[in-house]
Amino acid sequence: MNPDICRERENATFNTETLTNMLDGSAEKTRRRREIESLVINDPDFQHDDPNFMSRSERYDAAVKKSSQMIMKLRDYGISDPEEIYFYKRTARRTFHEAFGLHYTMFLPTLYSQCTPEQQKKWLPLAENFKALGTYAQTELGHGTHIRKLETTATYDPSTQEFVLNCPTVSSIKWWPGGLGKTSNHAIVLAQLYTLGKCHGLHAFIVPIRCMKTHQPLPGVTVGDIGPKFGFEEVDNGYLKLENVRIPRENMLMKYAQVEPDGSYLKPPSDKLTYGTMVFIRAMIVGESARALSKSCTIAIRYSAVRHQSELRPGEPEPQILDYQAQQYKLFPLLAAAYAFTFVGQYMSDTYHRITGHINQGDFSQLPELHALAAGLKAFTTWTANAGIEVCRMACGGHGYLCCSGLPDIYVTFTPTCTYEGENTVMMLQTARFLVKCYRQAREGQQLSGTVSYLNEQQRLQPQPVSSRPTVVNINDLASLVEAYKLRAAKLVEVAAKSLQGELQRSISQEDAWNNSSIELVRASDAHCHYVVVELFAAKLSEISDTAVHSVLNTLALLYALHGITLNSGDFLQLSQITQRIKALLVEIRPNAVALVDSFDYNDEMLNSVLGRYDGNVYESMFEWAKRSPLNRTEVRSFIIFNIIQKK
Ligand SMILES: CCCCCCCCCCCCCC(=O)SCCNC(=O)CCNC(=O)[C@H](O)C(C)(C)COP(=O)(O)OP(=O)(O)OC[C@H]1O[C@@H](n2cnc3c(N)ncnc32)[C@H](O)[C@@H]1OP(=O)(O)O
Ligand SMILES: Cc1cc2nc3c(=O)[nH]c(=O)nc-3n(C[C@H](O)[C@H](O)[C@H](O)COP(=O)(O)OP(=O)(O)OC[C@H]3O[C@@H](n4cnc5c(N)ncnc54)[C@H](O)[C@@H]3O)c2cc1C
Repeated sequence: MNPDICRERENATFNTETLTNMLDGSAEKTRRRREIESLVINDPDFQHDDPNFMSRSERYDAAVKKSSQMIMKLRDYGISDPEEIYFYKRTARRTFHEAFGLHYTMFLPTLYSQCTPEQQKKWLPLAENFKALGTYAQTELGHGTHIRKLETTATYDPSTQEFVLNCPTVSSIKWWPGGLGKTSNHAIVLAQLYTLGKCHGLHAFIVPIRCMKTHQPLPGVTVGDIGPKFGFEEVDNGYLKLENVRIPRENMLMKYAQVEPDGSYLKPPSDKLTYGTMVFIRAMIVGESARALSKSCTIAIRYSAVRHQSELRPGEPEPQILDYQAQQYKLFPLLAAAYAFTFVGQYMSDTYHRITGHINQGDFSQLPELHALAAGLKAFTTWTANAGIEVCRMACGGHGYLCCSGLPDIYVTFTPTCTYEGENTVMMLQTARFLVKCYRQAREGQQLSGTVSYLNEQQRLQPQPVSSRPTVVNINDLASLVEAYKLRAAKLVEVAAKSLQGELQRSISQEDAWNNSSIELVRASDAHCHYVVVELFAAKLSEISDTAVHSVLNTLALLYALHGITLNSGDFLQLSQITQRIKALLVEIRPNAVALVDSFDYNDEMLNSVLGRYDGNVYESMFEWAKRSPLNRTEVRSFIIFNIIQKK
């Protein structure tokens, strides 16, 4: 074990196992998680070479093989709890997505949430036994964001009681769905529904695309892989062109809207229920932001504890780079954000399941807030985590740029979360739409609830414009900082609403007023999400009984809140005092930095990083890894080429 990293662990002021148990929910949950992870770690079938040594086709083949092995093994172990399946898979997947990913994350959830009981009886056994292997085909070449303008059509033919599906233009070709290129034999296709000559907008249909026996594309189906991407090499994101493909009427997902045999249309209680799967994934992505950022911090902080470089005081040995204030200022606010997002991810998942429970009982009243919260927190946390992974990579110097550091793979796998499942700017504007509506309701004296109730508070406190009030904070008191974030959010929502109002008074259209206020609208959503994150971090602390753990997390929460103020100093005051306080907090966190990342409890296999190894023996393992590179399997390859050129 590297002596530096040993010393770091000896210096910690709290028990990492206590914090790990808290993150898992209990000591028993930690035990069970580790037990499941060890099933993968000790399984020779999963001890394979680094995908970075493979071609794209080899990576895809290996991913399909792994997906298949996981299915069989989970069955053999009798593991069926979704959370336990997730622990098993994320250990086997390491940093990468799996070939069957869309089947699990979108195809199955859509069947669960949008099929009638009769349809579930038919499709769930097929899908749960992987006979029907599916994807979620919504995005087209011409449209990803503006889904009301998607062009694929599903036209009802009452004479045969079938829908006829068509992609009428090049721009209507389905493009991007994961698992579409080679893997899936079915797709949930989002198409404009036409019946009795009328268009009823976007609805979901189960479309067979490949023969379940031969896996060949079915008649009228053109399907394939869209080619190499920035990452996601294991996933066959594909294209799909449908030409007069007929499916039975019963293949329209009819839990909310129906088409009768005669073609008459029965509309849903809300036309946004078709969008439900997207809300689910957005809510789950918040937890993925926490995991990607916490893995990156684990790698960068452990490496910074064993890397010695430069000279801090003349004549003294080279210090650990973790002792540089500049290195701490890069990494510790991200460590704080990783903990903050872990708690927000838990809150988002709980809130999603609570509200969808009400929706399943027919109460749709909280759907707008769920949509706004999932959209905003997905954008807020992925933008922060995305930038943070890059900071962690660069904080590791040249070795961070090596694939064996794990950081490039974490980055290229994580970064599309800022785009898919709702492009982040568009998501922030969706949240702003909800905030402006709530602001107006508060002005009219309506009582708000949930995460926007502060808009009432700010109205009651002082009727004069919120934006005129100074933000004075006690920079050592988290509750005071939460209030500052709340006031800032209220201010920026008011600024955005007033910008809209101003634009409208210039007698331009609602749409132009909206577009001309987009900067303020996005900033208002960002401030709202930032307040929600700080508020949830503070709320979590009140649940922690262990004083040592409470103390170290309180320090992180103060750092997160104060660092956020420096990033948005225009909205707050007292900058110089805050900088000094931040420096003091960095010093406070320093002895616990490694223990704090150890508490995330990532085993080396899942971390997949020679820099972030638990034992800190970086250089030895880097050299071993490099020697395994395919290019090193032969000595004279390039020399032969060089000689040929020389002889010409
Ligand atoms: C375990 C999980 C792991 C996680 C990792 C998985 C990796 C997976 C791998 C990768 C997988 C990637 C897979 C993929 O990428 S799948 C494809 C993902 N695509 C998208 O997300 C498309 C994004 N675009 C949209 O959602 C819509 O076009 C938007 C929303 C932009 C506008 O839409 P539209 O033009 O229709 O609406 P409007 O703006 O006129 O507003 C009208 C009203 O509608 C309300 N509204 C709007 N939307 C919703 C909603 N959803 N629920 C409830 N309500 C909603 C809205 O609040 C407003 O209400 P009001 O103000 O009028 O009251
Ligand atoms: C790795 C990956 C996996 C994917 N998997 C799937 C899948 O499985 N199934 C599926 O259906 N799709 C999938 N997608 C597609 C993804 O959902 C879309 O790319 C995403 O919805 C963004 O749409 P777009 O690509 O059309 O971008 P656009 O919407 O064209 O965005 C381009 C720019 O336009 C801006 N913009 C657009 N509209 C507005 C507006 N109203 N106001 C302000 N600015 C705006 C955006 O902010 C952005 O800066 C995947 C994408 C990726 C990268």
